[in-house]
Amino acid sequence: MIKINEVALDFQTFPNGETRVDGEAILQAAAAETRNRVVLKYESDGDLIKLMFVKRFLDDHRLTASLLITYMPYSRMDRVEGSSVFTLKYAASFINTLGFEEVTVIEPHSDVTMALLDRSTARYPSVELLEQVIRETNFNAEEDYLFFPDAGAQKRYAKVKGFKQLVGFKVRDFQTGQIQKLDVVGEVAKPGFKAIIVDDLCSYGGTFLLSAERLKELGASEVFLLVGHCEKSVFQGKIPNSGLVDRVYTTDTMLDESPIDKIQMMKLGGM
Ligand SMILES: O=P(O)(O)OC[C@H]1O[C@@H](O)[C@H](O)[C@@H]1O
Repeated sequence: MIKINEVALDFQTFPNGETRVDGEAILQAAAAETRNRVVLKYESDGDLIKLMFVKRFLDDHRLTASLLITYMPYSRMDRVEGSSVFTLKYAASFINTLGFEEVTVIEPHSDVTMALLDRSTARYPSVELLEQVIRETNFNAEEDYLFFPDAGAQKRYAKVKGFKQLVGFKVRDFQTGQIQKLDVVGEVAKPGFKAIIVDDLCSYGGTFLLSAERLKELGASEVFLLVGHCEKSVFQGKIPNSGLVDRVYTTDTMLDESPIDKIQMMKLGGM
């Protein structure tokens, strides 16, 4: 989905699959503001082509724009791994060619995204929302733990201070996506603690179910999940009906709504 100044653009598709772009709708949405804010809420690769059409059209009308990327597509393909191509590099280079005045990325998977995107800054809802989640779960920083499922997550949230922490050591087969093992590194003082798993993205939720299982084996009484992004596939996974994860806190960077109470979708401002 592409938005300009909060207005979601509607695109039609020609019978052969090409996109019909409505220039008047773009100019109408753009006219309301002096500084245009384009939002890319990635749903499929077609959104990248639509983004290009919109930006080039704005350029032709001498209208400038900033870009907010709610989830950076290909951000997990941030290196060459076996035969899997470093596609983030190409996706970022495509966005750079569009020449937005500034680019804001929500919860990038790694620093590689920010290194590749020109004029970019990141925003981390997992960190912004942590205080609220702590209040809602009656989390006690003296006794309870934050859990980062892997070294990438621990690095991403290194600036979160003042909490007892546990870290997972996860081995995943990059080709199949299967998690081969997840061990918890660190000791707990006593059982009966709460744990908040903090990470960037939940897909089918395998990482978090396994994390919750390990944490409950270590004596966790309740396990909560706070993730910046949640793919729609979470509703097809086991999290909704599993007792291992007690509640999920996430945002609308990928979801439009949550049909189940257990997955609490919080709306991010400025989108
Ligand atoms: O286990 P699922 O939900 O499929 O995938 C989510 C995990 O995979 C990683 O890329 C994310 O950072 C997160 O740790």
